Amino acid sequence: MKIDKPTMMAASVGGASSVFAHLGSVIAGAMFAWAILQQFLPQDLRSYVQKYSQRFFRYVYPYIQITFNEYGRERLMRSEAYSAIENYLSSRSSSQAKRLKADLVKSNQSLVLSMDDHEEVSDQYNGVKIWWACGTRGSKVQSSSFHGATVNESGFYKLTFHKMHRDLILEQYLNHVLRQGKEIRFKNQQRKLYTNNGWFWTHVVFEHPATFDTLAMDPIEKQEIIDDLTTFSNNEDFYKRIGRAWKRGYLLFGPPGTGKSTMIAAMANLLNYDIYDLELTAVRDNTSLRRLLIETSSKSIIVIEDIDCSLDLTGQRKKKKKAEEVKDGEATNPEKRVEKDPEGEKASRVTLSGLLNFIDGLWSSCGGERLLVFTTNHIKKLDPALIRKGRMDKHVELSYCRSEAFKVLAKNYLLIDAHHLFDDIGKLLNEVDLTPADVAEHLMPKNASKNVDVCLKSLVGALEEAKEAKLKGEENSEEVKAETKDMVFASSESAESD
Ligand SMILES: Nc1ncnc2c1ncn2[C@@H]1O[C@H](COP(=O)(O)OP(=O)(O)OP(=O)(O)O)[C@@H](O)[C@H]1O
Ligand SMILES: [Mg+2]
Repeated sequence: MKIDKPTMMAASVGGASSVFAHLGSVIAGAMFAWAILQQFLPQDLRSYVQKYSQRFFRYVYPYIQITFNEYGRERLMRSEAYSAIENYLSSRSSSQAKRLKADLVKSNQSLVLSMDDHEEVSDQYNGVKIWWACGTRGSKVQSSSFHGATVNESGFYKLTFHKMHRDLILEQYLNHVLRQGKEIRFKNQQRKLYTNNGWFWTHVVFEHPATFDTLAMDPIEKQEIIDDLTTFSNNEDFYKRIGRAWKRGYLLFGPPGTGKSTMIAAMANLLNYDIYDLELTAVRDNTSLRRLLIETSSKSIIVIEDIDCSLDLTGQRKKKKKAEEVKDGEATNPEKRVEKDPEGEKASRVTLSGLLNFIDGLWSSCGGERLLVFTTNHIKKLDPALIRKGRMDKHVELSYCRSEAFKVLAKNYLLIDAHHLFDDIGKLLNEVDLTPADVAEHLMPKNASKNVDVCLKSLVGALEEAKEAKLKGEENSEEVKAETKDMVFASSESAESD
């Protein structure tokens, strides 16, 4: 009989009485000795003895063991449970095990450690102690081929716990391990940025460095968004309970260069989500749109940038005539037709109703844990149905750079928290509208030298210029107003005299 090392750990079962613990260690010791003794028995006798001794120990041994194999019988795919356990144990392995295995993840950028064969680590769950051991079956078969050795090994993890905790382990702990393991694996994976080429997705590795720390905006509003996002991603049960699909819509609006796209990257980096950047004009019709939706994975952000330009979604309901001219087998309401692209045949026949269905139709609930983000420079151009709460739950305005946002940029770009020019810059920023993109441009290193004074003075100069232009503009418009007033007054006077 083969006895694994972890059975020796039975001596200190968490929550078990000391009598149990002592008994456990005695039995474990006896099993170990018995296993060695069996090696000296003849083969026939050994298997006979093994069978009955196993039955005997099963009655007296107070621990339960569960084995998780790396591969199933067909050895086709690596078991998901095995990978999840490997990830779950990685942090415990690096702190407890003496022999470790290392593997590269995230496109060879970071190292993940797992315990080596015959190592063992312990874990605690609700005050109960659990042991994990690791091993391999099979062997490396040496071959003379070009590929060297053929690996015929399969790993396994063995979980040991006291039988008095059976329900807790089987009903809660294992789910906890699998969920956490998948979460860790997800974090270790490289993020992907997808784009649609017609009706299918292609992707590249997503490596945008933006985070909420580097995003310049009002700190209170920023924190509110971070809280909203983390609450969303941690509340699967809440969405289930209230009967809502686990998704949330964000509408980011504001002038160009205020950080809408940057915020999407920060969202993806905060939540470790993939991004699906949907080019709506490349989608042929509503059916293709639905297909694209089905093919997105959970834990992702589906983005439609510049939604007001993607399709003519404004006033579609009024454009009856145009709508009737175009045939669309999909649209139930022809009044909701949208623009044809100039190439005629390749026209996008996605309708507003198709898009509304995409956002919150029955198909939109498949997969779960998805954010839908629209960006626009012109919120007023959008159909109210498209952005009503429930579809776009949170409307976030990204606006011009004010003093608080400037401090974030100064910290990121120049690594400074204070400077004697900060007050002047703060005042000027509150008087004129400069986008964070414009401000950031002045803070870029000049001539390869990162001179703080040079950068800030150049910003002050730009702000003063903008202020002057603004004042001039106001003066001009006052003059125009006065002239118009005079003209109106003169014409009313002449009308009276007539
Ligand atoms: N709020 C911000 N915080 C930090 N950097 C910003 C911010 N806004 C803009 N930037 C900088 O300006 C550049 C342009 O920003 P971004 O592309 O996010 O603007 P946008 O709002 O998406 O513009 P558009 O409406 O034209 O798409 C970015 O590279 C970023 O570095
Ligand atoms: Mg943008």
